[in-house]
Amino acid sequence: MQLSSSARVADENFDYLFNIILIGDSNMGETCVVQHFKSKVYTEAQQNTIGVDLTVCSLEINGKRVKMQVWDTASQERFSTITQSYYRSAHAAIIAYDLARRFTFESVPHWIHEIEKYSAANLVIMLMGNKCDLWEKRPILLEDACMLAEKHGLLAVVETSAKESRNIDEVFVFMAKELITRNSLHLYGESTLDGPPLDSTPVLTAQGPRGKAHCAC
Ligand SMILES: Nc1nc2c(ncn2[C@@H]2O[C@H](COP(=O)(O)OP(=O)(O)OP(=O)(O)O)[C@@H](O)[C@H]2O)c(=O)[nH]1
Repeated sequence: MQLSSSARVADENFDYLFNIILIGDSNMGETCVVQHFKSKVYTEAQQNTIGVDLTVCSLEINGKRVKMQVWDTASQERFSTITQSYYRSAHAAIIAYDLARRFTFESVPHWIHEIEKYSAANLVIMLMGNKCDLWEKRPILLEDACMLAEKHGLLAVVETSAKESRNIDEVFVFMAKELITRNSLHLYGESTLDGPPLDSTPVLTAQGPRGKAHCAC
């Protein structure tokens, strides 16, 4: 897995475009995570997200240029109409919980339910347990999260810390790789029993001079 700054590419030319929604209770650190992914900085004090914030990041994975549009959604009920409207065009969702606060983990099934209600059927879901720097206080073990993920057929669980720069890039690169793989299976018409293809738009784009190259993936 490589994500050096030299591997970052311009936004304009890309082989894949993925919409990722970031959801979870308030104060999970979602904004810090996205900010760290984009700029490699951690800012302690963040304002509550109002509605939806968009962050665009570009990566290169196995020679393919991937543009990730990360939609950081507000958890407050008063924004639910706005945030739900973004679910439908998402290819993947990252559900965040704070592994030092049990009630945030207990909310995860609620967020899964929301996704099932409003998103495309084949949306890929990952669990992100943020604030793993608070490991001494943690009531939520990785095993608990893995059991929950398995029960609901989620892709994976990743524990992160925006504060200590742990696993942030990995979350997004891992998700991008999974989406590329599923999309490739879909293009070749292979069995999708191990993971449904993406059918929401747009998954593949043919922009830029190298746009055609990805058709062989
Ligand atoms: N210890 C620790 N604190 C963190 C971490 N990430 C974020 N925080 C803190 O958690 C608080 C909330 O962070 P935000 O990024 O605003 O959380 P959010 O989930 O975007 O909040 P909403 O906008 O309300 O949805 C802030 O005080 C951050 O400094 C982390 O990895 N470790």
